[in-house]
This record gives sequence, C-alpha cells and structure tokens, in this order.
Amino acid sequence: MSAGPTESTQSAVPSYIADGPEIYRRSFAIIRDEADLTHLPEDAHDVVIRMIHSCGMVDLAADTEVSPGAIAAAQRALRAGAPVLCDAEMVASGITRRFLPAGNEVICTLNDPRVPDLAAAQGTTRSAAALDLWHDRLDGAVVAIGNAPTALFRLLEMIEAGAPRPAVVLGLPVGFVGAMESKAALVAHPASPEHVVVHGRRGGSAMTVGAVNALALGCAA
Ligand SMILES: C/C1=C2N=C(/C=C3N=C(/C(C)=C4\N[C@@](C)([C@@H]5N=C1[C@](C)(CCC(=O)O)[C@H]5CC(=O)O)[C@@](C)(CC(=O)O)[C@@H]4CCC(=O)O)[C@@](C)(CC(=O)O)[C@@H]\3CCC(=O)O)C(C)(C)[C@@H]/2CCC(=O)O
Repeated sequence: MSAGPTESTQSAVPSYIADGPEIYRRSFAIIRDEADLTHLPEDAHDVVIRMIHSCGMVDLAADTEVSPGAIAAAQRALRAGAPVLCDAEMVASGITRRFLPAGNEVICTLNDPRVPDLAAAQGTTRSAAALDLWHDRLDGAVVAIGNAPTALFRLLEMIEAGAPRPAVVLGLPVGFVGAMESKAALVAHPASPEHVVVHGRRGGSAMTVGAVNALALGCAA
C-alpha cells in the first residue's frame, strides 16, 4: 500500500492512499468483486457500480431494477443534448458537468420563485409543484429524482395526463414516506418510461448523481 502524505513514524495517523484515480480504481474493483450484478442488464453494470460507490452498500444491487432499454435510451438522449431535469439542487449540484457529452443543461426548478405559490395552490410539496415548470423540457429528457417521492408521484400523474415523455427516469427517491410506493408505481405503471429504480427506502441525491455521472461517462465509451 502506498503511504499517504503523513509518513512520519511518530504520527498516530495510519498510512493511507492519497492517489485519487487509484482510490477510484480500488473502490470499483472491490464493488465488482463483492456485488452480485448478474440480474441486471450488462450495460447497466457501470451505472449500478457507481450508485453503490456513492453509498457504500454492495447489497444495493439486489434492490435495483433497470428496464431493458434504460441505459441505451439515457445515453442516446444525453448524446443528443437532452437536458437533465433534477428534483433537488443537491442532485443538480453533484452532476459533473465536464462528463456530459453535449454540454447538456442541468435544470432544477425547485427554487423558482413561482413554486411556493404553485405548491400552496395545489396543496402539495414544493418538490412536486416544481415539475409543473418542466413541461416544455420533458420531451426526451433525462429525469433524475433523487430526493422527493412526491416529485416521482407527480411525474407519473403528468405522464398519465398526457405530458411529453422523458427518455428515461432515474427514480431514486429516499425515505420512509412514499419512497417505496412511488418507485413501485413507476415500475408498475402501464405507461412507465424506461427507468432505473432502487426498490424500498434506499435512494438519495448522491446515488442519483452517481447514476447520472456514470451514464455521462459511458457516452464516451
Ligand atoms: C419529506 C422530505 C424529505 N426529505 C428527505 C431527505 C433529505 N432532504 C434534505 C433536504 C435538504 C431537502 N429536502 C426537501 C426536498 C424537502 N424534503 C422533504 C419535503 C418536505 C417533501 C418532499 C417529498 O416528500 O416528496 C421537501 C420540501 C418540499 O416542499 O418539497 C428540501 C426542498 C427542503 C428545503 O430545503 O426546503 C431540501 C432540498 C434542497 C435541494 O434542493 O437540494 C436532506 C439533506 C435532509 C436534511 O436537510 O437534513 C435529505 C437529503 C437526502 C438525499 O439524499 O437527497 C427525505 C428522506 C427524502 C424526506 C421524504 C421521505 C420521508 O421523510 O420519509
């Protein structure tokens, strides 16, 4: 093992790996070794590995479902310049812009000044109301929902009502109220777009960012 910056024999800090690319290489090798990805489409492996990388849970793979065309659809959309529509600023902030293949816009409407009034008028969360401002960008978009279950429910309601269809939905909200149910609804919906979900309570902004970054990196392959 290579030593970290503190190499003094006096130090109580153990030696550690301080080479960024090497840390990534080892992490991905450990995940490949420990995670069972066999039930997932082959082209989803790098995406799921990066999702696991973001949360440290190799058993995440068992709860992950990827529709057969999801990865190809997402990468086609990204290469064609589709925007990435995010439910939370945490998701939007984490996406590594230089990985995106076509200078794709990353959009989060949560803090648009119109959203509080929309939410109050509809009696819903700001996260769900913010999707009303997605209408003109939804067609063929990559949707990344990493926080709010109500945003995923709202997206399904919009699609049912005839809104344009995104290319793919990364349905990865987290939590105890509505997260499991919203993801189950996405997978079961007869008009479900291509999707990536982690069933159950697990999800989150970091995991969703990992999925988008892996999809973007895969566009270059
Ligand atoms: C019920 C909500 C949940 N939030 C969760 C987890 C986290 N949320 C964080 C932060 C900073 C934000 N959450 C909001 C989206 C806020 N969270 C909610 C809502 C009340 C409703 C969403 C829903 O149920 O669908 C939602 C507010 C709303 O009206 O939509 C946020 C907008 C709150 C705010 O700042 O006003 C904000 C998002 C900021 C952004 O744009 O990035 C956490 C960091 C929690 C914290 O602050 O301690 C954390 C992040 C988790 C992650 O990985 O994304 C849950 C667990 C999803 C929870 C819903 C489920 C539950 O409680 O069981």
